[in-house]
Amino acid sequence: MTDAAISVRNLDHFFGEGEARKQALFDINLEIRRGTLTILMGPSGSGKTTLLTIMGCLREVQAGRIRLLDEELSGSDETCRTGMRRRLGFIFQAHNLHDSLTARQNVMMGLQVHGRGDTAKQTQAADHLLRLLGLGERMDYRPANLSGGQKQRVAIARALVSNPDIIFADEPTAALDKISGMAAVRLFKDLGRARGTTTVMVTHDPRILDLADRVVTLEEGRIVADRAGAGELRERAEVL
Ligand SMILES: Nc1ncnc2c1ncn2[C@@H]1O[C@H](COP(=O)(O)OP(=O)(O)OP(=O)(O)O)[C@@H](O)[C@H]1O
Repeated sequence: MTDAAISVRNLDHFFGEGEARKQALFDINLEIRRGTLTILMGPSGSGKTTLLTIMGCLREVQAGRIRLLDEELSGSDETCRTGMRRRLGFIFQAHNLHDSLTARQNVMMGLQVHGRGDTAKQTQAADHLLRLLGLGERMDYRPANLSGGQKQRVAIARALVSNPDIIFADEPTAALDKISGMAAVRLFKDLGRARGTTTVMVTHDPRILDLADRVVTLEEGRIVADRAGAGELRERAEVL
């Protein structure tokens, strides 16, 4: 097992055909260590979501190579579809909760799709995470009766409940106020430490930079900056 959860080599990506063909990513090289929290930043249209979805097996690798958890993805859609996706968790801006299910049932879905545990264990795991995310009083509410921020936190709990090896999150705190946004990211970070979960997060939220181990900035499809975040710097200082 290597130390890298994600390794991206010479990745290019194109959208469209013929005259409309447009390059969205140019020669991306990136190595992300296990158990770390990496933030992707950059202006709108710089390629953050495209890169996140390719790394998350949601888009095909057209040119270049990606290794995820020591498995080669390039030219291997089958690897993505089967085993690999079960080891990944996703949180998107559009939280995609089931309207007919309560918050608790939505989170339990995150386990049921993997067929993990009996109902009692699933309920326990869902309740635990919902409480950690400040939704202890809302577990039996349906999405229609939750605020945007509360729905987003249910989606976060659903992604975390199956203990994924890697979490890909696209603006997971956009709908949250400062306190709950920071609490959610701290939870990602604590999980990373405790379980070795790797998190890659697209965000425009400057407050979160403080918690990141690493901040990668994209512009016009290229990595223009790649630096240690405040989290990593603090840890290094503690070791010294
Ligand atoms: N499905 C698509 N078809 C055609 N072009 C696309 C598609 N998705 C993205 N693009 C283009 O690829 C480029 C990168 O888009 P992407 O969504 O990855 O940027 P982003 O940095 O995530 O932006 P935002 O912060 O606005 O979400 C943009 O020029 C965008 O217009």
